[in-house]
Amino acid sequence: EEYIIANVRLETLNRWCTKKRSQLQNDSVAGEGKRILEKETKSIYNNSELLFEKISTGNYLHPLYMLCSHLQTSTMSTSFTFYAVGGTCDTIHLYNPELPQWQNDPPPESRTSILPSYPVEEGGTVASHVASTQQSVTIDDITMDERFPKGTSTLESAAVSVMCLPVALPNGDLIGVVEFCRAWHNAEYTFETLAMAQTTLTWATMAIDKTQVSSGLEQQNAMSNFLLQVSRTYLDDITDVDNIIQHIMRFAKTLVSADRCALFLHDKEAGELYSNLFDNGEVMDGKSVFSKKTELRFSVTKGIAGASVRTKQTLNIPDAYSDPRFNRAVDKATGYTTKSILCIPIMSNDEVYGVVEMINRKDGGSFTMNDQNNFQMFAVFCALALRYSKVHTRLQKDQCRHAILKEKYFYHSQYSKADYNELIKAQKDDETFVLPPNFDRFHFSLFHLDKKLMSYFINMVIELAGSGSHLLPSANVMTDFILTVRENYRDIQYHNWQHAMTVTHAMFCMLKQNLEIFDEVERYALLVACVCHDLDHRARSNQFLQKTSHPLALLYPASTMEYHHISMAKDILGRKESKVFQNMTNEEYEKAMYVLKEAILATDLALYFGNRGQIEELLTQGEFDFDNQQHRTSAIGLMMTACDLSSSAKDWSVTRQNLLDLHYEFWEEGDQRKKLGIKPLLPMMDRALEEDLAEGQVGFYSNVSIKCFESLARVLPSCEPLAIRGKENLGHWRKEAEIVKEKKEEKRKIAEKEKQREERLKQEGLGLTLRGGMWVVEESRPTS
Ligand SMILES: Nc1nc2c(ncn2[C@@H]2O[C@@H]3COP(=O)(O)O[C@H]3[C@H]2O)c(=O)[nH]1
Repeated sequence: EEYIIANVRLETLNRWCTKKRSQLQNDSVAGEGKRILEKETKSIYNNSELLFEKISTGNYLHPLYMLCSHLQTSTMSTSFTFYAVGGTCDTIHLYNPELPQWQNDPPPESRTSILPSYPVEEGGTVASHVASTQQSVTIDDITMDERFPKGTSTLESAAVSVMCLPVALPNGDLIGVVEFCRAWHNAEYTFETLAMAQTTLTWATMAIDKTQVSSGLEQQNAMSNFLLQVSRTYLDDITDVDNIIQHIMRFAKTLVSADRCALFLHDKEAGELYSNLFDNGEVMDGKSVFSKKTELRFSVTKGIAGASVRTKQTLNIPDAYSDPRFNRAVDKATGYTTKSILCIPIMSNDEVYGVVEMINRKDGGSFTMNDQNNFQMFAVFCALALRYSKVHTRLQKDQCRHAILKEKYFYHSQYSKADYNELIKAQKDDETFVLPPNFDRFHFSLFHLDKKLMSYFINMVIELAGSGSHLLPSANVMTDFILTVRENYRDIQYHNWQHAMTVTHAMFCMLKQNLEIFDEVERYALLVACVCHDLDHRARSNQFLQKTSHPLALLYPASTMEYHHISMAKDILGRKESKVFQNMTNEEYEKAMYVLKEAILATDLALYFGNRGQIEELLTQGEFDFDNQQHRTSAIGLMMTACDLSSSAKDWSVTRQNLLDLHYEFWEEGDQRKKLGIKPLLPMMDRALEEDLAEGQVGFYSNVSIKCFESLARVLPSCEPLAIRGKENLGHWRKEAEIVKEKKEEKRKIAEKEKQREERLKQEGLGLTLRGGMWVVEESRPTS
């Protein structure tokens, strides 16, 4: 005492006394606090069920708020403020579920003052500083503390001592900040008080975390089941996309505890967003009902939705009214007040279809990271559904367009009534209807028979199917069919109606002599296949169509024209007026269509080489068997190629004329290839090489036609005449080629002579003469 009185200054002693008194007071505050805490704990226990239920639905802010309210009492604070962390963690905002404004939607203007948000930063307000550093602070006198020039930023003007703590989950994620204040006449916060508050909050956040993990698992489970159900029920039948999206949105809404939701679609051309599904809060049978408010349209430059479309980013907005991007017009139009927004762009292939917005988390807080992650998964499903719907709508429209075009097409390719009557009459008039003599010989020429060929077709069918066959349709149907087929051949030089009938005739000859091998259905189907095999040919090769990316080639990348012929044939056979297979049983029909398809496809010469190779191998090994379906189909393929090439086995004049017609088409394609720069320009397509035509034919006959005929004769010996006649014509081509060669040689010699003569004249012009095989100076002329 003596020492103190002698050595310590009065001011120091006064300071010590103040400190001592303050400590004593604090101790009693802490003791009182403990007693209150016990009471408060009981009250927490009583509310625990409700609190855990809230936590498990993701709403942990409310229980935390209540806990802080208890802590306010136990820490002898005059007030407290709770801040929730914004979804993107760069803002904190006031959270107070007890304010009357929180229960009833306040007018938008007043909301900013109720729910201000602050950027998370150091050196700003105390709370934003704590959010930024995640360290708690105690401040003896906030009015004097230079570290926090913006103070507490709450409405508590009497605050002097402040204790501010971060509220974080065990993984370190900050979820809130709490600020306790004591008025000027109270003592400062001690370390013990801070420790008690901190420990309580730590235990609380641990409990929240654990509860959330287990409820998260349940949620995941529910979500997986839901997604499975959506995929099963809806994606299988994608006709009602609105229903799928509504279903998805309803689930997502519950998942993130949103009060409302909306889907805005992106009108790329107009640069606008329009509401597709809008949630007015209407509920029917316990389910949210969404309406289509397409009149709600705004520019993509506006609103959180617009920002999300432009940036292709998810936006989690804790307080819409304090975000300058927020478009207040929608609230004005609907009378609803938006607080928090979770907005996700719906994208596929980097294209933004629109955005889904979840509006107002039901607890009044902002959407959490967990909500965001869950919601994002739904965005993928929405995108899938929208994409499917787009494709589906386009497909449906295209199908309608196709049906209309087909109808239009058949209307315009309608044959004349006179032709129809004439053909019907011909069928009754036996004389003109009868097949001419030698008709069943391969070399029979169909040149210049045109309309008569239709009668012949019907006659061939009757003859091969048998006149009383149950397969045959009425005369009307048969007449309509063959007239429609003829109308669907273009007026081109080679691949025309005449060619189709030449091929059909060759098939008739083959079948007539092999009635025991092919049954009624096959015979009928093969004649139909032949007459349809080049329907709507455009005088261009498959290669040309493929190289010019013709739509047909995009539709059928391989065997382009053949698939088109098949499709045309199916269209004609599908019309009720020309259903010539209508009397078949299902089994017979299936078989006829199979034969038809395989037969037409086999006329692609590119497939012939492989097919012939296979048959030759089977024949050589003695394994070829007509009872084997695969061998049978191959044989039919070979028959089709032989029929297609059968004009090489006609009388020479007919064969030659046919070939000129074919080359007329080849040269036209060659001209176009030259114009478009399509390579290679095949020699047979080059008009300039017309002279080499016969030589080309020698090659084609030797390597293709005759080999085909010979192989076929091994399978069906009655087809031998094709090979014989083909060889005869090969002889003619050889002769022509020989003549051309001789002419060429003659021409070459003449040209050589001409060249020499020109040379001579040139030298003579210089005053030189050829003497004894040497050029010498002509004596009579001056040498200069
Ligand atoms: N060079 C040549 N090609 C032929 C001859 N006969 C048919 N072709 C080709 O063989 C193809 C068979 O299928 P296409 O009728 O579509 O087109 C035919 C022609 O390209 C012929 O005598 N000479």
